[in-house]
Amino acid sequence: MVLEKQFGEADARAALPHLKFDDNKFTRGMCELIVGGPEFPGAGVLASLAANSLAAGYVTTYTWKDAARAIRAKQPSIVVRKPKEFLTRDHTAAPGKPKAVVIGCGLSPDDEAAELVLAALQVEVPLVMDGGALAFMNRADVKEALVTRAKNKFPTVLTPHAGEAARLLKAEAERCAEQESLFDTSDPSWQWVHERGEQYAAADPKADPAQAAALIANAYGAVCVLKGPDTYISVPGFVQESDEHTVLVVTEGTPALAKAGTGDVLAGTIGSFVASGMALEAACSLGVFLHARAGRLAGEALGELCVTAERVLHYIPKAVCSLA
Ligand SMILES: NC(=O)C1=CN([C@@H]2O[C@H](COP(=O)(O)OP(=O)(O)OC[C@H]3O[C@@H](n4cnc5c(N)ncnc54)[C@H](OP(=O)(O)O)[C@@H]3O)[C@@H](O)[C@H]2O)[C@@H](O)CC1
Ligand SMILES: Nc1ncnc2c1ncn2[C@@H]1O[C@H](COP(=O)(O)OP(=O)(O)O)[C@@H](O)[C@H]1O
Repeated sequence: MVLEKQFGEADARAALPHLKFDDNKFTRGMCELIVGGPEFPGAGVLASLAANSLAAGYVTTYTWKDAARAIRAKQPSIVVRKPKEFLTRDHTAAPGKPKAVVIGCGLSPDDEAAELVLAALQVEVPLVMDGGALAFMNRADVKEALVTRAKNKFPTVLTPHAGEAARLLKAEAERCAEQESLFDTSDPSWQWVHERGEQYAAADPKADPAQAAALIANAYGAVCVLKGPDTYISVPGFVQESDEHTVLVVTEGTPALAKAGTGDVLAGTIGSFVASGMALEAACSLGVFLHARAGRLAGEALGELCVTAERVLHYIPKAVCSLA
């Protein structure tokens, strides 16, 4: 049974990290982003600026020409490198110097992105997968890498909207159907895999988002942030109806957020908190809450029809101050 628990203002206030007197940019955490492909540079700019506006002390973006130029012009404090450099650099986190990688905002499903996604999955720091990175989830090598990360306790976050969530569930239902064919129908394993496959095939992210988030989290061994009018955050652990599993829900959102690019701002926001070393569920919930509050504040100030992703970004500091 999936239970829903509200993550509201008091929870966000309690989760908000505070700086230490002797913090430096490295102890605050490094957020590395692989975002902003040639087709969608804007998504990379939005995610990078959001990551640099919050907890992380050091933001490095691996990106292509157009996004690189825009990021350098808008926030020169962000270090910008070429995508290929991600493949050769060391991404290990030293003790007391937390790190996270965000991948996918504005990536197209091509071979170059696939190589970067597979490389990011090998990195032994928390990984946030959004947008274009979620398009690779039906690949066997990507699923295998996710399972290995989960086994080795390297945390992963997936941030699908309802359309992406439906594709993640379908991919898992198809995997179950493949596995099922390896067993005789009289084998108890067949029954177990068959029932799981049916559960994934029947799940509907719009009709029952809490259950969909719980199933995705379990299938991919990752925290699932299922975005929508309300946003649901589930850690892995829910396998069958007899399990009691709690999913957090943030209801602070506003339809003013239904605008291209706001999801990219959210990915950077979450990435910044994850990079600061916060526990994953708290980092995701706090990020979702502040992003929603920023959308709400922007709507109040500017009229909800006029909210853009850029304006959500602009209101993030005010959202943080609203918790003080
Ligand atoms: N300025 C930039 O650079 C921007 C760049 N961006 C970046 O571009 C990349 C591609 O993203 P995108 O926006 O082109 O399409 P994407 O979200 O993959 O949708 C594909 C299909 O999914 C569905 N679907 C979508 N939303 C849904 C929902 N809520 N609920 C249910 N279904 C939903 C819908 O399918 P349908 O329902 O029509 O079958 C839709 O056609 C990605 O990397 C992103 O980061 C964007 O962030 C925008 C700003
Ligand atoms: N009707 C709505 N009410 C509240 N929040 C919404 C609504 N529609 C979208 N959002 C929020 O806006 C963001 C959209 O993200 P996403 O669909 O990934 O857009 P994009 O890929 O264009 O950045 C998510 O955080 C989602 O929760």
